[in-house]
Amino acid sequence: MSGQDTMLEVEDLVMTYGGFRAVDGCSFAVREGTITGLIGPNGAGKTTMFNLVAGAFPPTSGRIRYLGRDVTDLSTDKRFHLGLVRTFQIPHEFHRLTALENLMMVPPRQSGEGLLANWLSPGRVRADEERVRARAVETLAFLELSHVADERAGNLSGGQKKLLELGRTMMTDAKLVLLDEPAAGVNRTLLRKLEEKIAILNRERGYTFVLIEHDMEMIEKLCDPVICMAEGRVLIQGDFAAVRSDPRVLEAYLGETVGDAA
Ligand SMILES: Nc1ncnc2c1ncn2[C@@H]1O[C@H](COP(=O)(O)OP(=O)(O)OP(=O)(O)O)[C@@H](O)[C@H]1O
Repeated sequence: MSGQDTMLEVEDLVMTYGGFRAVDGCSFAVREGTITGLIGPNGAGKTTMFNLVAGAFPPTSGRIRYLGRDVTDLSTDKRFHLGLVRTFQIPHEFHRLTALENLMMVPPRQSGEGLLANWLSPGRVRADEERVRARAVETLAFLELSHVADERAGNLSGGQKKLLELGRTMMTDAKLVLLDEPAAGVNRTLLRKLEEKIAILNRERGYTFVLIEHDMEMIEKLCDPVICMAEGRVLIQGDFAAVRSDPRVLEAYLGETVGDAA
């Protein structure tokens, strides 16, 4: 992998709610092989941007290109099958399943899903299941979660749940992964582990990441470049040191501190 090819291009994206422009003409590109950080004060439009890129809803205007293809009008599902994946919290109804079962539920397009395939070729379905189980076991080992394989997901700690969410991504053939605040609610020890796993997935397994994060330590450690949004716009893109020291960024965060005393 060259690490230089453009993977995602967002062009003049706008998302309005009523008359309010939550995303107000954003353009940026994500290069293959990077971990790109998306930062900005509360209400900057980061989550809305993720929703647009993942396909949760269509933009008011603008285009999104992924791997050279215009995906603006594609469903979340179709983007998912192209390897553009957004991590989600483990759904509530999955809390009763074990960590291993949670991973085994993920893979799309198993031949076991089709009744016809089941009837025509039960042997293939069994082979598929075995493959999925092996991949889930390997994923838990990679995440150092093997010891909680049979624990219900609902009983895992906040950090273990985040690792499991990352694991759910690893069960797919993801290429570009959108991580929404991976550090939120994770204790320091597991945070280091989470950072380490994200870095390994990036370096050794070819995943490209975009991550929204308020934890600047995590951004500094993992992300280059960093994109800072404020009031629906991209303020600046650059390495962490350049972004952190940019007066516009300081002003945007200061406005947040003064404005949202909470
Ligand atoms: N469904 C919606 N309807 C109306 N306004 C919305 C909707 N979703 C988001 N907004 C508004 O759009 C703006 C951007 O919200 P968004 O959640 O994208 O920001 P954010 O940068 O992710 O913030 P945070 O860091 O606090 O999560 C906010 O002012 C928010 O109130």
